[in-house]
Amino acid sequence: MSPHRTPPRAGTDAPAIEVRGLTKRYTQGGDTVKQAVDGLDLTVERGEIFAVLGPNGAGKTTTVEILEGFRRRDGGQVQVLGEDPALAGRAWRSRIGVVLQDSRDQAELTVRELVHHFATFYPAARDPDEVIAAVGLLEKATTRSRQLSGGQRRRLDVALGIVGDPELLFLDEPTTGFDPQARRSFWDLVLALREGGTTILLTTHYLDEAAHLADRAAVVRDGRIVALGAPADLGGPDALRPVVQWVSDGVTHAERTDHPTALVSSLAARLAGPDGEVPGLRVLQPSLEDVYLGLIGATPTTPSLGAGAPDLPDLPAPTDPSHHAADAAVTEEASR
Ligand SMILES: Nc1ncnc2c1ncn2[C@@H]1O[C@H](COP(=O)(O)OP(=O)(O)OP(=O)(O)O)[C@@H](O)[C@H]1O
Repeated sequence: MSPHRTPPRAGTDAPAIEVRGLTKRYTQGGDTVKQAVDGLDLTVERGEIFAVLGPNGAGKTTTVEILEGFRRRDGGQVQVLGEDPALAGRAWRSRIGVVLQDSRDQAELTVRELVHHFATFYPAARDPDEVIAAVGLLEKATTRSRQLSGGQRRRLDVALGIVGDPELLFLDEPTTGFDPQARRSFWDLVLALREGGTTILLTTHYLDEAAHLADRAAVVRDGRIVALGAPADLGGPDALRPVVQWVSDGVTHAERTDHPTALVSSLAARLAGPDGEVPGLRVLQPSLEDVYLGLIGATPTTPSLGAGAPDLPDLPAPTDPSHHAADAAVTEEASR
């Protein structure tokens, strides 16, 4: 896709999204059944791709739906493109694009009919046929939406999300169910949108997706951000350093080091048995996936490290759950 909008100059614009102390709880019969968002702070700069990572039920979709204006919050401040989504009107809505997790409406309309129809909702829409080409659906332009494959349907969702030429695009788990080739070309599309000046907030379960696309990523767990930064920096500067693990006197030891060869040599000199081996010796290279799994509490922060790994520094603790500014609890469904 050719560049469409002049990318904003860094530092000259207010952030696209600013969230402070966001809270949201789901209630039933007056009782809180789930504190879905629990004091979340977030800033997304204009022109960046920002990824929100986290396990099922972490609060990603709830947060994004609040930012999109589809769901009410209980507490906190939210500004999206300079307005509060809970109060913003049609003009604001025409400046954002939304690709929801799942959409199956208008099944009888063709791709071309749908994209042209959606274009009429916006004051300065893109050329619908250019958009269809950009998402790789030219050959399916006359196919009814219900006859598309899952990946093609997702591309149509993206076409509908971008035809209004949004300043800010929300992509909720956009590549779930894609084959590897479809994912790659979708990534190219997202990067092209960013080149054209669109700010993009995406939620994803895929760390490789965040690593490939995102300028910055936040890991959400239990409704709070537990790590924030460039994808490669998540977990702090030490997280990706190699770990040497060994067993001595029946106790497992582990040490992060920038010089694993030197450490292994010194262990060999001190601890090697008659067979020349250091008991339990392993040199582990944590992957981004390991770091992420550690942050969401799914596995130890270093691969294959069990309870006997006392020497490793902890990863950042979850942020202080100090924000509970909820006023009135509501039970609701997203009002789309
Ligand atoms: N309408 C609702 N009523 C009650 N609880 C809800 C409702 N919607 C979501 N929840 C709960 O709130 C929590 C956060 O859900 P949310 O959908 O925001 O998580 P998520 O991070 O997007 O998860 P996933 O990755 O599975 O999409 C979950 O425990 C979920 O069960």
